[in-house]
Amino acid sequence: MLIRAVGLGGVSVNALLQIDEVSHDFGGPALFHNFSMTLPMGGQCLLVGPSGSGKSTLINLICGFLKPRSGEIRIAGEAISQGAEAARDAVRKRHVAVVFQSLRLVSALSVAGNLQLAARLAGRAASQTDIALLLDELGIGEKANARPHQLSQGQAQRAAVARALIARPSLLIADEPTSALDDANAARVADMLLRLASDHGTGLLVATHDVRLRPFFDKAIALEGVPA
Ligand SMILES: Nc1ncnc2c1ncn2[C@@H]1O[C@H](COP(=O)(O)OP(=O)(O)OP(=O)(O)O)[C@@H](O)[C@H]1O
Repeated sequence: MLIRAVGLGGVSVNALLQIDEVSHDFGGPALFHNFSMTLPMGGQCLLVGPSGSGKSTLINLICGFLKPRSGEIRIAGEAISQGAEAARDAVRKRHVAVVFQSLRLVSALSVAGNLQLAARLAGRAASQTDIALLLDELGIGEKANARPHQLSQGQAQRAAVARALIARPSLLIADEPTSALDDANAARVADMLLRLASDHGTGLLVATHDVRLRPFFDKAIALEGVPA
């Protein structure tokens, strides 16, 4: 079926992420003022800016953890910037998975257990075979029964990416995935995220201060933050 790329009342029908004139502050100067961006289904974008420029705040807005002062954010056509917390949580669970810089793997569970829990929380069925295939795809198949503390940093990061992808999100967000890595490993992680997102038909938003990632992305948005 051909999906029309025609706007209905300002909503782009085939946009994965649509941010329209969002303004936000924390009681001081505006961090975002009429900020807009669009990411098409399967699109990939780098969100780059120095510390304090608002990357985490924008992630929190896109995930519906925060409500903007004004403006609208839609994911796959569903508003996540308005409504009750439960409704915003439901939109996030349907569409978004985040790989946090701190990874946030559950230490009491094995790698496979972390994936199983993530799938269940997102309301998706994931069989042992689904989990094994995904871990193999990320090169950590033999670590399925390991606990997070038994993994190297790189393996733990791949486990966190697998945990995000098992929920089959339409949008994968990675927060500072390369900040502590040398050039070769930063390039490897960027390649991995771009390839996996593309293979899984998942949109990708990488938020970072790491300007080394700029050449890997066709589309980048620079955040400058408020002057100190
Ligand atoms: N809950 C909050 N209350 C008040 N101010 C906040 C809050 N969260 C963030 N800020 C402020 O908003 C600005 C942007 O912070 P944010 O964490 O979004 O930046 P960032 O680009 O992600 O930074 P970093 O790369 O250091 O994580 C900062 O000045 C920060 O102090």
